[in-house]
Order: sequence, then C-alpha cells, then structure tokens
Amino acid sequence: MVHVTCAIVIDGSKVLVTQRSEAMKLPLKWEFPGGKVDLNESAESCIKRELIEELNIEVELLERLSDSRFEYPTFTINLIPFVARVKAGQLTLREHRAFQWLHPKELFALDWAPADIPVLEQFMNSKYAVGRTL
Ligand SMILES: Nc1nc2c([nH]c(=O)n2[C@H]2C[C@H](O)[C@@H](COP(=O)(O)OP(=O)(O)OP(=O)(O)O)O2)c(=O)[nH]1
Repeated sequence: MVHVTCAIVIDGSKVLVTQRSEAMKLPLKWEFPGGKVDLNESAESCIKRELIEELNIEVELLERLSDSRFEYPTFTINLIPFVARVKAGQLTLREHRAFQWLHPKELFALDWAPADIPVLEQFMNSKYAVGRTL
C-alpha cells in the first residue's frame, strides 16, 4: 500500500486544485496536491515538503481529515488529507499541468483522481467549505 498525503489548501472561500500532467500516473486527473510519504517521515512533514517541492508554497496545517483508502488496478493508496492555508511563497507549477482556485460548489464538476472523491465529500461536510450547497 502506498501512503500519500494531500492538502486542501483554502484561501477565504476558495480551494486550490491541481491537475496532473500527461507524464504522471493518472494523467490529467484533478487532485489535491501532495505526494508519497518517505520512509520515517510523518504525514505532516510530508505534506509540507511536497507543497514546497511541487508548488513553492509553505503551508500551515489546520486540520487532518480521515484517510481514504482506494484500490487502483495496480496499487492500493491510503490518501491522508489535510486542510491547510498558505503561509508564504508565490505559487509556481513545478510538476502539474494546471491549477485553479475554485469555490466549493465548483469542485464536483472536475475529473478527479478516484481516491479523492471521499476526501472531497468530507471536506464539503466540514466547516471549511464556505458557501457549499448541501
Ligand atoms: N498527490 C496526490 N496523489 C494522488 C491523489 N489522489 C491519488 O489517487 N493520488 C495518487 C497518484 C499517484 O499514483 C500517487 C501519488 O504519487 P505522487 O504524486 O508522488 O507522484 P507519482 O506517482 O506520479 O510519482 P512516481 O510514482 O513517479 O514517483 O497517489 C491526490 O489527491 N494527490
């Protein structure tokens, strides 16, 4: 099983989403940015490191949500989500194809990496999803 962290980065009512590039696994799928946890690394350190490496942003973690386990045909992922806020840095795409800041209600329309769907649902039911329609 692969342990992967991801961050739902919020700015007011907007949420950051990133699109995987053609060269990555799950090409062109939208995701919450993050990546694989290294050996002996905590989930918290991992997500902070990944966001600096991939997007050049330093984040503050607000809350850890529940893990989402998903079986892809060739591997099983345990996705560890955090809600976070940008503390410093100018967002720069280093691996992804695109990014968008969206309102919570716009999120469901994206073509998501399947493991992210339960994470998205948890987020939508949290106090951080401002202006959501329930
Ligand atoms: N970063 C991230 N990865 C996700 C999410 N949802 C999801 O299924 N994944 C999958 C895609 C990848 O197979 C894996 C994360 O790996 P990664 O982002 O470090 O990159 P990768 O697999 O392209 O890298 P690699 O195998 O070439 O080292 O988890 C998500 O929300 N964020």
